[in-house]
Amino acid sequence: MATDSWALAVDEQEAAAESISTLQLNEKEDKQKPEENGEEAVAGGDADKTDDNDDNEDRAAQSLLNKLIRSNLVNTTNQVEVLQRDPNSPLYSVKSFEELRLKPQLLQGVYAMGFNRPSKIQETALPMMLAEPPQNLIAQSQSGTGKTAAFVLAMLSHVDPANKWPQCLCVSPTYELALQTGKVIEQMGKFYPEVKLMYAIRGNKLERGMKLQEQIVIGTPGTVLDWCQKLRFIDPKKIKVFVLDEADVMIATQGHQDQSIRIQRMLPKTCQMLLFSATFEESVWNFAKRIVPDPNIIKLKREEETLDTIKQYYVNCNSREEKFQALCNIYGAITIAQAMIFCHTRKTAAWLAGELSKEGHQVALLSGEMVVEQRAAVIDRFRQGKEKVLVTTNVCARGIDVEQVSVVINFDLPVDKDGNPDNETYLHRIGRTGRFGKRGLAINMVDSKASMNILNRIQEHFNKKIEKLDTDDLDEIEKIAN
Ligand SMILES: Nc1ncnc2c1ncn2[C@@H]1O[C@H](COP(=O)(O)OP(=O)(O)OP(=O)(O)O)[C@@H](O)[C@H]1O
Repeated sequence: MATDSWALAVDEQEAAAESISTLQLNEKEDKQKPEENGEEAVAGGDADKTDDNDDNEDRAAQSLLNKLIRSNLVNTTNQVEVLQRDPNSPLYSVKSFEELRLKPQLLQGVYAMGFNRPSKIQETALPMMLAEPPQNLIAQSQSGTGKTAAFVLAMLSHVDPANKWPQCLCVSPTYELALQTGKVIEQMGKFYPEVKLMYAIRGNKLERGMKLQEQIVIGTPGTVLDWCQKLRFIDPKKIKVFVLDEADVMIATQGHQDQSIRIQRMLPKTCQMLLFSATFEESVWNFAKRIVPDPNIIKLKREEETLDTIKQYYVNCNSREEKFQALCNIYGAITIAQAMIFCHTRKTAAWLAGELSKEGHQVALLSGEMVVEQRAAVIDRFRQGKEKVLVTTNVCARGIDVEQVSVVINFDLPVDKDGNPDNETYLHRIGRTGRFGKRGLAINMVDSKASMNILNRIQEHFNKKIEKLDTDDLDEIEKIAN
């Protein structure tokens, strides 16, 4: 591909990204500075730093990215563990949506979304959430296992459309995440038009003195608190269901924890409290216990990744140019349907993407400067096969489901801040979840004594041999494809 067609490809990518971002964010709100309500910015940073630096600010962005690119439930064979149960809680789980005796309009909404049966977490969580009297719930399961759909169904089931005031309140950590959840409410409530939804997010300015008539309000903690307390658009005493979504992301942002607790304190004792989180570190636990009295607590173990079905190789080089040459030799010898290539810095990623496209490859570059919707658009195009190579840094790609990518290349080996091998990232980049995993190929580029040392330590850690590959020997390369 000549230089101008590379530029063209980038333009195309950006145009696609723009159209997605207008699609996602075409609500009436004007985008003000994210800090105004204490909400987190989703992307940014300067081009030269390693992506690992913006680790913290990226949590909300990753979560959003996950939602934007996911089209399916995450498969799991693990069972839901019930860690604590309210003695009044229903003891059964359901295998079908019919058993839940949902309103027909909601059942229709669920089926229209293509859900045939409840997901693992929904089997246990839904009977608890829909029970009478209402049950409180703390639920943890990895992203993509059906938590959002579950609490949306619970909110829609509990509202009384004849009452023209807010009855369900849902708080999300960021503006963008609130919009995403709002979309699920709109989709699932499609056949239940009497139920209305309002977004309590920055920029959504209402007239002073007005009272909301919408039955469901979704928003960020700062705005929701203002609307309940200062502006009194919502009467918190009339709230029947309170949902706190993405608790782990929520507490990572300063101020959100306090604001959420202040909202919760204004709600009646009878209000049902529901809290969801993808992870459950100590801080999330402590927060959850403050927000949710007498909870049922359920947990779904993550599907572990393994290297068992992966063939691992390394290539010995002396410079990044040699690594690039080795890569070209591999591409010359075997047919690679789709590959993901990881670099340590954005700069290397950009350089490599440029070089590969000069060689005629259709390359997508995922870069830290892109806003999250742009990243989602790039990944989406890659998934559709419009590009065959995705070059990225680790932070950008974290959370991306790479199951379909048969070849992963570590152009730079993953290391932590102190330069030690980052085994967890290595596993996450190339590993596959046990039963669902297809066979894969991983190629590691080594360019110094130090990186050879890292490779050896990774090998020892997993106790799995990483074979040497001579990329000057075409016959040898061909063998690895079989
Ligand atoms: N019972 C179901 N059957 C089929 N698909 C489902 C079901 N429940 C949810 N989904 C779909 O699975 C995907 C993940 O669901 P959902 O967003 O509810 O998960 P989540 O655990 O909330 O993840 P995240 O925290 O990333 O939002 C979505 O595309 C959703 O539409």
